[in-house]
Amino acid sequence: EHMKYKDPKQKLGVRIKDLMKRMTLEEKIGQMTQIERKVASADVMKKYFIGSLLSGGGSVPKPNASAEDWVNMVNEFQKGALKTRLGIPMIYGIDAVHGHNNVYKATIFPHNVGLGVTRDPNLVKRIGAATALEVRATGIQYAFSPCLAICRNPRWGRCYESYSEDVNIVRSMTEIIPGLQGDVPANMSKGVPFVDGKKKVVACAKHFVADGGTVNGIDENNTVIDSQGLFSIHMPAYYDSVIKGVATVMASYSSLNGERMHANTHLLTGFLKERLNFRGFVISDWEGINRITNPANSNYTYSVQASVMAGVDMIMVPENYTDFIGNLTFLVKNNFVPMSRIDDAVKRILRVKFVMGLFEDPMADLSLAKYLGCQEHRELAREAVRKSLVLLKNGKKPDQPLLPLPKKARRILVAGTHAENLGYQCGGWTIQWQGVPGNNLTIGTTISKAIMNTVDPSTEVVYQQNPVLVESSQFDYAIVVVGEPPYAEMYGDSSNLTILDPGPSIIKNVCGIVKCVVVVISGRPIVIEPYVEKMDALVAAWLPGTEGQGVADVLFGDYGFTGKLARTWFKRVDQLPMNVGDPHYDPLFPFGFGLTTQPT
Ligand SMILES: OC[C@@H]1[C@@H](O)[C@H](O)[C@@H](O)c2nc(CNc3ccccc3)cn21
Repeated sequence: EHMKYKDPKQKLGVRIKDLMKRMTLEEKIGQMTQIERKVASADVMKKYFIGSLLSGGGSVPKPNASAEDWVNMVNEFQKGALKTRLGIPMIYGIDAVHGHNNVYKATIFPHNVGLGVTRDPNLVKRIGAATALEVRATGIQYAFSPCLAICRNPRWGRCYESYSEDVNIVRSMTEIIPGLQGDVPANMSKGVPFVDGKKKVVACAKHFVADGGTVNGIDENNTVIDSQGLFSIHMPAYYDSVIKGVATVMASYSSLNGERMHANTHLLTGFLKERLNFRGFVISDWEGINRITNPANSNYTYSVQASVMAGVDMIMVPENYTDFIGNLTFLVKNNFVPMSRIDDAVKRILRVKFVMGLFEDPMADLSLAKYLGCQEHRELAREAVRKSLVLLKNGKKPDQPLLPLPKKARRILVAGTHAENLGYQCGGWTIQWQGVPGNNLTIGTTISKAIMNTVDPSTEVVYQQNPVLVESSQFDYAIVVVGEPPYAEMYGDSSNLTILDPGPSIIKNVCGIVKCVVVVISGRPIVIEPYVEKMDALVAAWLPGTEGQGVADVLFGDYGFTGKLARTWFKRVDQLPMNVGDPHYDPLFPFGFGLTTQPT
């Protein structure tokens, strides 16, 4: 008999209603279940009616997997899902948060901390579109991006995932959503998810809400804030995201005034779904429901009930899916969770899957593989690197600027722990969850290679990571690249924010003797004040990603410095938190600061 839900000519509401009335409780709960690829198989997809899969950070089909390896893996799982009675396709999610960063050879863009500096929403939209192409090249249809955190304390290990401490910069960067998903057609009603087919992906505004405002920047901790602060600082970017048709929102691990966001009915349902009219689905974070209780995992049945009742629609379990399914089934059968809540969650999930065309095109192919790491995307990333750099000092005297550096010199020194380290310049969430130090993780251009590519062929470039005895007569100038090692989430929480050793001594050994520019590779402002007077010049480069050429483009004057700080650069850590607009504001370099140079 004609199954209306399979007919793309039918209206969205008709397809959802027709499918819903056919579904059993088991099939409905399966749609609400997202599992990690490591515990999945075609059989598991079929047997448990699983609606979604994910790759956690670093979870790949095989080391240095090709686009074809990814497409084949995703398609195998999809075949399992399509073998179910109703043949509802699964959706596969991954953290593509600065390009398709888990994937070997993908273009790695600057992390958000650098993109906020560009103050260029159109650039960020283009990055979204490029990222969508590279994600679809691997058969994946869903990116857990953008992070809309307003990081208010650089002690937070995820501060580099935040575009800025300033809500207006973060609001402007929600332009990445139409980049990832496509532009919402003018006649679409506000709040309805919109994804424009096979070259676009489902996006995910995260982590709802106030993830960047926790006490002392402690990851997954408690944000203490009044309503005025919440709705003027941490919420506005979600308003913009819903207007721009974002298809999913991820709940935050953190608590708001002592209440876990994963159990916050007032904000997940009352505000996001009812007040803002968000019609996509809310997804939990990884074991986010387990952490509702203190200690975590101490009452999983309660975790399931509290999160689903609060308005979480899809649960990123992601491993013990039989526990999740069993508990939610028990809760529904015993009326602790009404079927109306299950139906609302499943309708939202189906709405996204219908709107994006997943029922019509559930299988991936290799037609987009050519976009993975393509030269055009690398040039876009290089442009983003250039615009993300901030010139904080240029010359010990105003009339003696050091930058732009002359390409033609007798002999120059390139030094520092971060000059020849692709993994350091990419940062966390790159190939592995915590990032990968060294130069074997993926394809890209280190800063030292970029320098060598740029200088005049007659210029001798000496690379010494940690030069011990430097003579001033040996070099015309030095470029010293130092900063932070890669980190992600709580592994990046820091109370001292120091430069990785032996960075400080490299600065002292080199800059005391040779004219030097120091380039800082970091996910946030770090302690630099004690060393500034020794330097002739200072550049904040954040986490530029694979296209290090962008750093050399500006150091040597092919392009001018244009970046302005999107974060306050403190003098001392004990001043924190200290953000633009605070009554006691005594920064080393204030929000909005940045020197400029002209292209030569
Ligand atoms: O990778 C999936 C999500 C990601 O989208 C979220 O932004 C992030 O909060 C996130 N964290 C994990 C894993 N977190 C974790 C923390 C401690 C131990 C084990 C896992 C997974 N994810």
